[in-house]
Amino acid sequence: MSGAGANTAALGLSVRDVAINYGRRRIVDGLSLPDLRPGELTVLAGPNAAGKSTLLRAVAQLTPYRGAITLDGRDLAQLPGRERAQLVGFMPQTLPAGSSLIVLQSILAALRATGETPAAQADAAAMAVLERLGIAELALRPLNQLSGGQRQMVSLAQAIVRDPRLLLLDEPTSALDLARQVRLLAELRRLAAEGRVVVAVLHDLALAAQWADRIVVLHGGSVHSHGPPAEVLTPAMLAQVYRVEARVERCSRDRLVVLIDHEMA
Ligand SMILES: Nc1ncnc2c1ncn2[C@@H]1O[C@H](COP(=O)(O)OP(=O)(O)OP(=O)(O)O)[C@@H](O)[C@H]1O
Repeated sequence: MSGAGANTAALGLSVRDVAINYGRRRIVDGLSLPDLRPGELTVLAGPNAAGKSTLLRAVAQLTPYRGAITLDGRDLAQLPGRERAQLVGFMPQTLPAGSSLIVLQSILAALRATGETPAAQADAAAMAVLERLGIAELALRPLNQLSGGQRQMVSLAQAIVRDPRLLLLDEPTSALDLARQVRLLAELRRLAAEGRVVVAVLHDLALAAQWADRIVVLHGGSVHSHGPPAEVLTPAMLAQVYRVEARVERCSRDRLVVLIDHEMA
């Protein structure tokens, strides 16, 4: 399908019938996601080892898979590397220990994955993204001297500097303090509102309840449930998927809170 003739029904990310193996072990089996539209922040939730990172890595074309993963109707597996690097931003779960590169150089290196940009323009783009994330003061610091949370913010800068259409983030708040968690999630909402498809793996269901347009719960390599937070976060889901007895209650400002009473026997 040509860009000009693209059916608006195909806009966004489509994941259909995806299977992923590590060796002979099937990790994800015949998984299809609801279509994920530009403008929405989707949270991928689920217990440890459910396959969240594996699925995200497959969407980013970092892990082989069977099935169809398309963005705006285009098969991501068939796109030339540079075009894919332009379209897809990926923030990994594990933060590299840090090289001796300074932060600005690392952002410029991420920018170069899509081709050469004139130096002044590249510097301006890299600084603009650091300023957008409120970390411009880190520009000249070596990566290996940053705290875990600072590195996580720099990792987000690397993922968004190419202005991707699809942004994939694996536990992007895991090293952040409370204020920066909120800053990052508000930023993800803004990035989505600008017309991107944004998918983030989160373990913190309170954050997911507050910020996600939609939650997709993975369990045992397939989708257990999906929908707006209030529909997905139920005591029944928490019992089936996480094996905990829990209450989901509304507190002030109509916020959902998940109260875990205990692990099920
Ligand atoms: N490189 C690998 N080789 C073999 N098995 C792997 C590899 N990476 C992950 N796995 C296995 O695949 C399964 C899914 O792992 P994955 O990292 O996708 O889970 P997850 O839902 O992201 O978990 P967590 O919440 O703990 O990060 C696990 O059983 C894991 O042990």
